[in-house]
Amino acid sequence: MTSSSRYLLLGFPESKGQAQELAKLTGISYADIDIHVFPDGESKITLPAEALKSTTQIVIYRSLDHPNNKLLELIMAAQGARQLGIKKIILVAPYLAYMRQDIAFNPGEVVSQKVIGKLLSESFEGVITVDSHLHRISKLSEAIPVEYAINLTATEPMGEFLKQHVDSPFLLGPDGESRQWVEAIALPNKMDSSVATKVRRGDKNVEINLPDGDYQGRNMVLVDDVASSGQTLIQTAKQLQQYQPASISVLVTHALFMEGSIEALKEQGVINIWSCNSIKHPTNQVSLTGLIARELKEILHLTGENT
Ligand SMILES: O=P(O)(O)OC[C@H]1O[C@@H](O)[C@H](O)[C@@H]1O
Repeated sequence: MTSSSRYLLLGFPESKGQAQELAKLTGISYADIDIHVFPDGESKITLPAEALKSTTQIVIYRSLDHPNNKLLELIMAAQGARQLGIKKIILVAPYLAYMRQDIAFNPGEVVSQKVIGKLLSESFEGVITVDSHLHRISKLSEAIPVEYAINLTATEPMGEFLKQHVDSPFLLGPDGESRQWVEAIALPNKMDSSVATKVRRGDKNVEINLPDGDYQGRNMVLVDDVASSGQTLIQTAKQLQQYQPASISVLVTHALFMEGSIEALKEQGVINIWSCNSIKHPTNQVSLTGLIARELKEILHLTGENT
């Protein structure tokens, strides 16, 4: 028996391709989780019962965009696996939801990061994610108290992608939080970079102030962890246009891109919109699967087969 055959990797229907690719790269066997949604909106989850008989340790792959539905189904799958005798469950969630509300900004606001972190820690021994929005805390384990709480960063594959696709890029982060990602790409690759400041006044109301810079004639790339309403990037591109750059592109880890945001970015002169494949989206260009596979193999102590 090889070390990886002791594990089974389970994927949900919407991300079967990515989960299968991860299984291939790690040498872990793959099996499907099926979902049937009843007319009243409840979900029936069916686990691969036969395949689960041969293991006590599993990996479940699911990104948590559309979090309310996906989280509940995920917890049901994990708890169902426990009932079938599974002892160790690692969650691979390249995009992890509910990490942004880490304090109560106003009295009575629920700190969702803590609630969801506790919920996940009750179902999983480990969580692997990418560029999680950790603002006032430095480690994922502070939000999700599990044995393995791993927050990878997409900056290395993003840097490689930019080197191949943009001539002498100038990276621009839209706010202070983005500095970590901008600098992690710019410094090792010797790219110019700068970081703007942002004031958020509402879900879709942000004000961006660009630092003075020599942006004219440059290939500007706006870099951020996530595009949700897209307003942060839209307003940044709008400010940037005044400097007459040669081009404006966008590169984010997580492509939520709510309705209308892609069109609005194009209206502000953005010519390329690129993202990593943490959330399936037409803008996906940078694969995170190799990065995640390396980490998964390390924490599961897998040897090198199929890699
Ligand atoms: O402006 P939208 O796209 O709605 O939200 C995404 C932004 O909000 C922040 O939390 C993220 O880091 C990103 O800068």
